Amino acid sequence: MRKISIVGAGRVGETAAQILAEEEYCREIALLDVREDVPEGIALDILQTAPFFEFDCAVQGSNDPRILKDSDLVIVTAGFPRKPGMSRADVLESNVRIIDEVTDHILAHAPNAMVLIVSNPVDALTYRVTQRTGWDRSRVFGQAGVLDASRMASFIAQETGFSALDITTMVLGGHGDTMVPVPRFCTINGVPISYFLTEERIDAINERTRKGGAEILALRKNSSAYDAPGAAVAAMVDAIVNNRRRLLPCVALLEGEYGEADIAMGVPCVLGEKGVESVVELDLNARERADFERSATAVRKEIEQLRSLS
Ligand SMILES: NC(=O)C1=CN([C@@H]2O[C@H](COP(=O)(O)OP(=O)(O)OC[C@H]3O[C@@H](n4cnc5c(N)ncnc54)[C@H](O)[C@@H]3O)[C@@H](O)[C@H]2O)C=CC1
Ligand SMILES: O=C([O-])CC(=O)C(=O)O
Repeated sequence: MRKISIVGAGRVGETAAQILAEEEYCREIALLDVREDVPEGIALDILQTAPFFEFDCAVQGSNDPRILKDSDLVIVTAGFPRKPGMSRADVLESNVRIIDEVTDHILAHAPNAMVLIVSNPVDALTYRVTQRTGWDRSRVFGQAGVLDASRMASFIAQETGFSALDITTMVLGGHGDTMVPVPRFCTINGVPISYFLTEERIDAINERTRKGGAEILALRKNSSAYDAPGAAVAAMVDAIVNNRRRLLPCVALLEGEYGEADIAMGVPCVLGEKGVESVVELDLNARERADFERSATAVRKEIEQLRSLS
C-alpha cells in the first residue's frame, strides 16, 4: 500500500499513526485535523522516532483536506470522545456533522480509497458513510470488534493465567452496552474456555467486556481508551496490507446476513486487500441470536436518530 491517511490526529489517530509508521505498512502517512498546526507537530514527532524504529516512510500533517489525495486507505478517528457517565450514542449528534464533512473530503480527494471508521458511535457512523458515499460495503467498514475481542482475551488471560497469545475470542453486535461476546467461540489454543472457567466467571468476563470502554474512561477520567484502539486499527491495517484474509469482527453493512439489512454492526468478516471480502454467518444458538437482535435494535435506534438529523 502506498498511502494511508488518518483524519483526526487526536489520541487514537496519533497512536495508530505511530504503529503504522513503525510497522511500515505504507510509504506515506498523512494526518488531517482541524486543529491549527497540531497535525504538522504530530507528524514531525512521529517522524523523529524513525531512527529508533528504523522506518523511512513519509509522515505529514495538515489542515488542508487535499492532503488526502491518492490515499489507498483513509482511517477516520475525527470526532468527540464521550466523557465519563456518557454513552457512545451521546456523541452521535456532534460527530455526525464531523463525519459528513470528512466523508465529503474523502469523496472529493480520495475517491478510490477504502475507509475505516473508528469515530463513535461507530456502527451508526459507518452506516452513515456507506449511505453518503454509496460505495460498496467492501470499501467502507468500521473498527469495534477487534478491540472488544482483545479486551475479552486479556480478561480471559488474567482469569486463567494463560498467555494472551493462545487466546482467541469473538465479539459481535453493536459497539455499545449491548455488544455480544460469544464465549462458545472463545478458545485457549483450540480448547473452549468453558473447560477452564465456570459459567459464572464467563458471565463476569462477558459483562466486563461489554463495559470495557467505560471501565477505562472511568479510570483515565479525561480521555477514553486509545492505546488498544490504536493497536486494533493497526491489526486491521495489517490484514488489509498483507492480504491476510483474517476472520475478524468488523462493523459492516448487512445485506440480509443474520436476518438484518440496512444496518451496519459488528459481524465476522474476511478482511484482506480489497477490504471486507465477505461477511461470515455463524450459526448462533437461541440465546446468542436473541442477544444479537437486541443489539441490532439498539443500533437501529441510533440510525433512526441519524435520519432525523439529516
Ligand atoms: N471504535 C472504537 O473502538 C473506538 C472509537 N473511539 C472514538 O474515536 C474518536 C476519537 O477519539 P480520541 O482520539 O480519543 O479523541 P480526540 O479528541 O483525542 O481526537 C479527535 C480529533 O478529531 C479532530 N477533529 C474534530 N473534527 C474534525 C474534522 N472535521 N476533521 C478532522 N479532524 C477533526 C479533533 O481536532 C481531534 O484532534 C471518538 O469519537 C471516540 O469515541 C475511541 C476509541 C475506540
Ligand atoms: O469507550 C469509548 O467511548 C471509546 C471506545 O469506543 C472504546 O474504548 O471502546
